[in-house]
Amino acid sequence: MTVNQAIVPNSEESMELPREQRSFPCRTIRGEVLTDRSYPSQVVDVSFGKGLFATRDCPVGTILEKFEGPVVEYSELGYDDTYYALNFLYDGRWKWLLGNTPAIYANHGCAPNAKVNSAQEIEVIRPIKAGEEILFIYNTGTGEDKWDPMWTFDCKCGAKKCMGLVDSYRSWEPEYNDNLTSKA
Ligand SMILES: C[S@@+](CC[C@H](N)C(=O)[O-])C[C@H]1O[C@@H](n2cnc3c(N)ncnc32)[C@H](O)[C@@H]1O
Repeated sequence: MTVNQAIVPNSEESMELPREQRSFPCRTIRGEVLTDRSYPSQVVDVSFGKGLFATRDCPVGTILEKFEGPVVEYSELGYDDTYYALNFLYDGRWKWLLGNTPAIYANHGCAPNAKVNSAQEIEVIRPIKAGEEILFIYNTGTGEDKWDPMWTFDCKCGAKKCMGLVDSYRSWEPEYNDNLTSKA
């Protein structure tokens, strides 16, 4: 998962390999996700796995969850890790956070109601009602950012102008702000 941020892997070549050919040890920590949280959100099953949902009405600026866990280099990621890892700038260098909190279950939406801020928190960007799914956009970035093919998926967010296949970084479009999803 990526968040408005570029990827600077240690080994660009490794990104071209199909996932089954990657030799990195898998360090995924799924299954050990912390549940003792005080954030106004909860994990709920959706049609494509799990998602994160608001437990109360939340005004703009509310912190809904936070990515926490070991911070590693790209070269230390197993293929399974990449699915859930968050890349972010850490002391001026690109690092990967192997989340062990419910934040990892937040799905992508083409009409996001949240973003990941510089503290790796999921923050509300438009008012959210209790029971609404929390969605942030995975793939805003510049043409210089490198998209890992392992992140590609067919979006099922239900937005009026859903981008469909999420397979590359795209620049932020103003329509994302008023492109409300059918989920509520
Ligand atoms: C970090 S996981 C999010 C949690 C995931 N739903 C789960 O159950 O583990 C990211 C993956 O979730 C799926 N996903 C996230 N947003 C999606 C969307 N809008 N439509 C379809 N699949 C989505 C994709 O497979 C994506 O690679």
